[in-house]
Amino acid sequence: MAEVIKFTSLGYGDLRLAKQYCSRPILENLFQTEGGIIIVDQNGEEIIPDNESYTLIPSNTYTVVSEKDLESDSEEDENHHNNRNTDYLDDYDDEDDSNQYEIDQDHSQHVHNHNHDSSSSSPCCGGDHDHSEHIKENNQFDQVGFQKLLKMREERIKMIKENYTPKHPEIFKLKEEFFEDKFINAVREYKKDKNNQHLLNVLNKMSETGLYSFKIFNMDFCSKLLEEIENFRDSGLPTARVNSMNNYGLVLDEIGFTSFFQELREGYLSLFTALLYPNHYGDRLDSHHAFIVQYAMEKEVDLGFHYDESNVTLNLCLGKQFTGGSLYFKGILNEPKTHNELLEVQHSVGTALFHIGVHRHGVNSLTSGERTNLILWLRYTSGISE
Ligand SMILES: O=C(O)CCC(=O)C(=O)O
Ligand SMILES: [Fe+2]
Repeated sequence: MAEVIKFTSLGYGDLRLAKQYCSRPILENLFQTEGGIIIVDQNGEEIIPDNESYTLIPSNTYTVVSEKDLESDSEEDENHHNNRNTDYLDDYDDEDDSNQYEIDQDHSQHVHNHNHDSSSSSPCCGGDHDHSEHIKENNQFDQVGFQKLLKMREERIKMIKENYTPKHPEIFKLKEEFFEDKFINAVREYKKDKNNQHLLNVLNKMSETGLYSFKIFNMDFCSKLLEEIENFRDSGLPTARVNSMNNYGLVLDEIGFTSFFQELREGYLSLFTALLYPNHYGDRLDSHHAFIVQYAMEKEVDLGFHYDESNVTLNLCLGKQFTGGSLYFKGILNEPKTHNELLEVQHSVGTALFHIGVHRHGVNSLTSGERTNLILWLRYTSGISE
């Protein structure tokens, strides 16, 4: 297994990368640092590369700074102590659409997770919409920052494409044999006679607030996907944070699953979402952000109370074995009369949930084992301008 180094940067998100890839040219490329890169350890000491490669310790976190950022910081400091870079990063965070929105203790308000150190570096979904629509036209710093994040993402994808050897190449293209029989038969019947009842028969309604469970993929597919994720982790190729709250996981769109999820959304999921969530754009979803979240005793054991940056979310438990780690749901964001809801769901392997993005939820502590879930944030973005 690769020895993985964790990098953090001011506003450009975190990155995990195997030691063997930690050379100056690769890091400069992945972080798109203009005018050279500076790596700083936990004590603020600069690490000087020896022959373009750095001596780094896997359990430590290193901060990435660009020469240019430092230069403009000191210029700004001279100019009335106004730190321009940080200002722009604040603005950028507002446009990042890979966020969850954390809800505070009394559950009455939401707070945008706005911490630079933990900001996501995944600018968007890998879906087929125009990413730039999220940018405020008249803010040049947003434009520059967003373009840089997109470039960073492109560089990760390129590096993965060139270096990754999939364990199960056959699962990167969606095939009907991956589905549970009941699911695919219902879809086939629905396509023949357009009778919604076929779709409803697959779903187990869990609340009046739009929570449903159902079986979608068979065990063979779930375990192959899990093995693929582990294989990718072992490769040590770059992984960015999946969103603003989960610390462990990977963006499936970055490792080659974009068309898989696009076909899944367009050909299958949209039939269900149009029926269940017409008031939440379920009938016109046009993009997605597909990622994996992982919990383990020595990593991360829970997830705070939040809502998602999605219209509709699909959450599929892939494994492996665990106790604890149940999901809880507590009402819809802008519907106070639903806030006394408390639904606890013990997710089981192979089961998927559908809920609307604004259905407030969190994950209780894992008590043993490892829990890996596939999360698909489904969105309608066309025609929505900032
Ligand atoms: O781990 C889970 O089941 C939920 C993850 C989640 O809510 C999220 O990533 O937005
Ligand atoms: Fe969530």
